[in-house]
Amino acid sequence: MTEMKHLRLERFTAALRDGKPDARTAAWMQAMNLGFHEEPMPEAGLLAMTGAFTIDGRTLTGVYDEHVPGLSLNPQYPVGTYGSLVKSLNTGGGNLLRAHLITAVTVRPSHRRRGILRRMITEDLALAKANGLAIAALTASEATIYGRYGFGRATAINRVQLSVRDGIGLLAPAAGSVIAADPASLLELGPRIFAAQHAATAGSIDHPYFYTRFTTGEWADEEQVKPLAGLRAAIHLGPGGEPDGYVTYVFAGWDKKPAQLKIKSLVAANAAARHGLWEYLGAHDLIECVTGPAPIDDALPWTLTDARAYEITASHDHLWLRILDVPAALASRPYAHDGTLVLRVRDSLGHASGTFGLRAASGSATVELLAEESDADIELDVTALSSLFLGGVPVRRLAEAGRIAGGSEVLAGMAELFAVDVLPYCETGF
Ligand SMILES: CC(=O)SCCNC(=O)CCNC(=O)[C@H](O)C(C)(C)COP(=O)(O)OP(=O)(O)OC[C@H]1O[C@@H](n2cnc3c(N)ncnc32)[C@H](O)[C@@H]1OP(=O)(O)O
Repeated sequence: MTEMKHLRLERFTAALRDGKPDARTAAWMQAMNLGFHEEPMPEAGLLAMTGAFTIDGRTLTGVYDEHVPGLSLNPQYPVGTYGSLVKSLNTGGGNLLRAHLITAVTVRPSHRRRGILRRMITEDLALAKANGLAIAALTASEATIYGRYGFGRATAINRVQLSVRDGIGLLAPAAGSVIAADPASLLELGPRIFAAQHAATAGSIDHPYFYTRFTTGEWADEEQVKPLAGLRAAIHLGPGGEPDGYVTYVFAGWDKKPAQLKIKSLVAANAAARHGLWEYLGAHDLIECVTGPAPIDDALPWTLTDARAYEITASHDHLWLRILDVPAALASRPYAHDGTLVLRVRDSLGHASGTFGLRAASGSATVELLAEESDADIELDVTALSSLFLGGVPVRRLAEAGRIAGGSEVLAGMAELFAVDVLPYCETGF
């Protein structure tokens, strides 16, 4: 517990008392929902969410103001909320790194811009580093908040609309078949298929528990722990009949023009399963388009007979990363080329500061902290290194943006070292 001016910070885990969420847990959840402009949560929802938080091993941080006037909203509600949990990040080549996920960050409007977020996040990042986590991750509500704490944009995501008036034509017909399914049948199957996608996708973050219920339609989303009416599902079967992909989706309603299906979740262990599921969605009569999330580096438009049927309607940053331990993080990803590099990293919070020698050979790297006065090939801030980490942005782009300093030959060598085949993609929101 930490004392701020009239403010008390508590860090705890969700707990039950007499079969119900205890008062502190329930108040924290209601405050978080308020912060995200959601409706108050009924008791059943609070209970379900407490279970999910316990399964995930979430740490909850609440900031409390005991001096709020009597008329104020329930004084037991924290004025600041913050959650964290540990899940794996695929750093490429199937390598998994434990990542410190940050979520549920809210500060009550009456208390904003007094340093409550700063206090919660700087303490939390220091604890994560002390607990041996090499990287922190979040998805941001606004792009202007987290750079100051060392986070850099690491993956982006598109929202696409596929015109399907005449179905979808594929240049390379997808192997396998698709069956309509009850979303409830995905309770155990869904996580198994997701595990295969997670293992195969650089940039993927393992699903927090709520996805299990989100996939079956029992929970509309993370904050709305109530059933989602009208959810449909389909499962892709590979050539041998094994399930290797699923999609959940809703019909947007007859009032919505053009008539459309909205993908809630599309998870596939391989490209054939993914394309087969899109093809299935496009085979619904009376439907004019299908909308959903898609990777930036998507193979789907390259297999469409009509590539213009695929329209990107929005594109934005998704996963933000923050390296806490440079040697451990950089050694966790694969390297397609051999080479050496000495990097000087600046970090206003100190966690990643230093001069580091990286030696990549035969696909992996060893990284060591060097003496401070060692000559460095390049200099950059931890935000830039965190953006480069998965290969989501080319070295050259960040150099052009004035975010990396180094000679052109060294930068070209660094670009080779950090290059990736396919841009990283994270479909998990948290
Ligand atoms: C991972 C997630 O959960 S993302 C969700 C984030 N939450 C939301 O968007 C909910 C609505 N917003 C909020 O609740 C609050 O505005 C928060 C949590 C974003 C910020 O909380 P505050 O306690 O006001 O932030 P705090 O006072 O600690 O500000 C710290 C710094 O961030 C800056 N900052 C805070 N919020 C913003 C913002 N939305 N945009 C730009 N800068 C911001 C402050 O100006 C300050 O800058 P400085 O240190 O350079 O002076």
